[in-house]
Amino acid sequence: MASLSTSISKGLLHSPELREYMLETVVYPREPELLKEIRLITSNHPRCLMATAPEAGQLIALLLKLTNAKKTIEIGVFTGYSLVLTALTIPDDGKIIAIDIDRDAYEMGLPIIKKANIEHKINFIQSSALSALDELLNKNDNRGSFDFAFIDADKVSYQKYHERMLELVKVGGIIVYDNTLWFGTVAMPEECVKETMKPNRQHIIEFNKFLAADTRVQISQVPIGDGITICWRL
Ligand SMILES: C[S@@+](CC[C@H](N)C(=O)[O-])C[C@H]1O[C@@H](n2cnc3c(N)ncnc32)[C@H](O)[C@@H]1O
Ligand SMILES: O=c1cc(-c2ccc(O)cc2)oc2c(O)c(O)ccc12
Repeated sequence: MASLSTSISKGLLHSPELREYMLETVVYPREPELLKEIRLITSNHPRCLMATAPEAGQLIALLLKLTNAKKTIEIGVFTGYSLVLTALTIPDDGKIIAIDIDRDAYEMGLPIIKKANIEHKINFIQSSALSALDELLNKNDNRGSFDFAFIDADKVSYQKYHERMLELVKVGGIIVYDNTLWFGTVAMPEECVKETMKPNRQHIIEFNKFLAADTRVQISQVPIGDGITICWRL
């Protein structure tokens, strides 16, 4: 049997063929051309694996539509797959605050944002997420004002982001966390996990336990992409 630690790829389904089936049958036929272009541009980035999985993106778009989300926030933009997906999905007068420390990656996707005519919806903040969130919280108008949040940055800070999101997202709003199954390693014996994966595996294990006990949100963990956890703010 191949070592568990070497079988690292996007998608947690029990075979790559099953994921391919899902992508080819349901996801890619409905994926906007501009998102395909973002994927193409991102494939030239050495860390292209970080982009949100298209099948998780499709679920996020559905949640945005179901909740009529208008004011949204994203932590972890990279080249903009989830950002463009959100901007294409919310209404023309919707807004996204998009936070990332890395402006270069954001600028790789910027031509697509301009081409899609969605730049007016986006407020990109180049900053460490915690300080940007604390600044937002200093302004009372921001509290309880967001319909939707997507968190996809440093896994070590997820609990800190969660506390701030609970202040920023309205009751009835949605917070989605990416990578909550961390390539399936959360369920592997530690000795089978590649050393480089261990720190984030540990952060995610702790975060999952914390969320499971958090009565301020109703949750569901969905084994799509790298695992996403959907929280409904109670
Ligand atoms: C997994 S990628 C985001 C992928 C993106 N959602 C997409 O669809 O392509 C994580 C991003 O988080 C950013 N990041 C990591 N730590 C951060 C921090 N403390 N504050 C802000 N951004 C951070 C990285 O620069 C990186 O671009
Ligand atoms: O391989 C990764 C790494 C990250 C990551 C690591 C450290 C940070 O400070 C931020 C992000 O995130 C990933 C991710 O979100 C993903 O979907 C796949 C792979 C990775």
